[in-house]
Amino acid sequence: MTLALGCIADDYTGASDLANTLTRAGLRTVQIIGVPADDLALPEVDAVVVSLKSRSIEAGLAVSRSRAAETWLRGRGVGHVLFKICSTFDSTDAGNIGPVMDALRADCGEGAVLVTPAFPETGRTVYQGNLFVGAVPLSESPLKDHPLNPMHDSNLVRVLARQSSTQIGLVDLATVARGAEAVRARLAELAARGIGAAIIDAVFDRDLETIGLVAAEHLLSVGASGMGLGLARALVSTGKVKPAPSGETGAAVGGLAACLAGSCSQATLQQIASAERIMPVLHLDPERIVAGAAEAQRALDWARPRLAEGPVLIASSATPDAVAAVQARHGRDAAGHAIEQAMAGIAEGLVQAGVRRLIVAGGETSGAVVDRLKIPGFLVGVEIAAGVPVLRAVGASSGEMLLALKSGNFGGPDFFSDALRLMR
Ligand SMILES: Nc1ncnc2c1ncn2[C@@H]1O[C@H](COP(=O)(O)OP(=O)(O)OP(=O)(O)O)[C@@H](O)[C@H]1O
Ligand SMILES: O=C(O)[C@@H](O)C(=O)CO
Repeated sequence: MTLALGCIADDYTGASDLANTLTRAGLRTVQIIGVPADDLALPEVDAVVVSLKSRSIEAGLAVSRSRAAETWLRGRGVGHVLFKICSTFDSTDAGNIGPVMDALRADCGEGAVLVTPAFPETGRTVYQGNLFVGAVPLSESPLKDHPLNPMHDSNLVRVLARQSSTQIGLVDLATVARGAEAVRARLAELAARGIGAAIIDAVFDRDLETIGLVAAEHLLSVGASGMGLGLARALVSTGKVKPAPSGETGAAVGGLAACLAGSCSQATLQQIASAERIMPVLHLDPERIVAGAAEAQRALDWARPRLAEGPVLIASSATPDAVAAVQARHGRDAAGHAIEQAMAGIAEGLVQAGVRRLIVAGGETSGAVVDRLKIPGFLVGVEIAAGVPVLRAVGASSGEMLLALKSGNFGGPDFFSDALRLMR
């Protein structure tokens, strides 16, 4: 089997977002958790998304894990590797987008790498190198208050230049609008000047299709699901992949259902408020989580007797001011890690109590949960909201399970009930 596309995602929700996009574009796709073993038997697929938890870890570790994933993918005959980053370019001046891109570029010998987080379906567009989230520049969007990587600069040429050892260029929208040949020429010109990567503007899906055609001729690209869309459509339109019907529809799983929220995004806070109308919601006390295991135990004691009546939601999510106060007392990373691990412990307890349908909000939170449940991979099912599919766990010790891993900013106000309706 020849894999048409290999992807390395820097978090698990981002990976399922990408796997969803590729599936909808007609690529048979599997999402794998962590760098797979050499002898992993793959089903017949066109694309593999290797999910790492490398967005917020130390840059050197992110580089070594991404390199290991790239080696595995190239060893399976993959020609093009997409490094999947967040559509809001989540990163700090220390990385990890720049360092990982530099390392993968050095490994494959790419000239100039095309980079875009544009994903118009979810309101992420890039113009003159500036990222917009809906109608506002990134630095004015809720991402300015992100608990782990507050985004204060919308100009991605500058943002990436601070993280990368290569110079960063721009391929502007006017060039993209002139078509693939114009993009090829601009990229060749940048590469000839020794520029190792370029932010490329994209506002509409048709821009991503143009970008995908050019990117697919190269060895490496960096982007969010929009780049995946462009690559997938290019692979189909050039006949390299025969499109398959989208969305695995397996048998119903049944079992108890629960939701966990560790994302503090505005979208998730609104979704939790809406869920309060239809299910019991427990708000965790972050101070007590950092203090020890009793808060996670309290959550499980609260949930167990309620589960038979219907789904429950357990949330650590808080407003930016409350998050800032916790971080000031305990440190950003220590607070985040303690809360993620508490959520993972709660997920484990819920599965022991019979939960087989689990919805998790937040990328880091999802990473901690999926690792704790030791789920090796997922088949992609129907789409709940843009960027969020139903996932069927494969090879999990708990047996059949459905999950939804929601990126913090994704989904409409009724996301939790929308998900439960589709997770049978
Ligand atoms: N009340 C809280 N106070 C401080 N930190 C919190 C609180 N609740 C959650 N956190 C931490 O905030 C971080 C949220 O990151 P996470 O990736 O889960 O969500 P997100 O960034 O909104 O989602 P995504 O990465 O998908 O966009 C986690 O490290 C989590 O543990
Ligand atoms: O690209 C996005 O916005 C998401 O897939 C994601 O990575 C958020 O964590």
